[in-house]
Amino acid sequence: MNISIITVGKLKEKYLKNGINEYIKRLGSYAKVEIVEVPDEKAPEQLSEAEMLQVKEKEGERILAKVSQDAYVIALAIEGEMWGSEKLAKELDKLATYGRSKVTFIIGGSLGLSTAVMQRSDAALSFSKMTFPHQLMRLILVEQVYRAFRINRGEPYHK
Ligand SMILES: C[S@@+](CC[C@H](N)C(=O)[O-])C[C@H]1O[C@@H](n2cnc3c(N)ncnc32)[C@H](O)[C@@H]1O
Repeated sequence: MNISIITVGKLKEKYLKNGINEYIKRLGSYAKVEIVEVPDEKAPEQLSEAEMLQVKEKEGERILAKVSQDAYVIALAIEGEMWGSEKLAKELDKLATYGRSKVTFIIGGSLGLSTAVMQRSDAALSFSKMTFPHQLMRLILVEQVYRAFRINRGEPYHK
């Protein structure tokens, strides 16, 4: 399976980089994983609603330019559907069974994802009602994808 994770902005924190690289290395036995970073738009504190919409739309265009036509797209969104780890594992297994070998996860920028990105997505996945920083979200996501593959292979993984 080819997994792309499209994210907005550059990852700066070294501790997150190290954690993400570790999980990508571990995932190497199960899937090809790439992280695609698109540039973020400047979003100062005092933006109007219209300006915020513009930021999300611009970032959304950059994200959509990186999405393959045949990819199954899972957008990460606080208001999405809450899945357990087993459900994520089952969904990835189902996609592999039906020959959908390209799976793209999308993580939004500081203001979230545009309507166009949500419309292109096949599923919207929430990790809880809490808001996580988008850079930390990358680490949480790669760990859960790794866990999903371990579950699907029936391999031991601490609960
Ligand atoms: C800082 S959050 C954006 C917050 C923004 N106010 C919103 O409502 O989307 C940045 C990105 O991280 C991801 N994210 C943060 N918390 C999440 C959660 N609990 N579940 C799923 N995705 C989350 C989403 O992709 C989001 O667009």
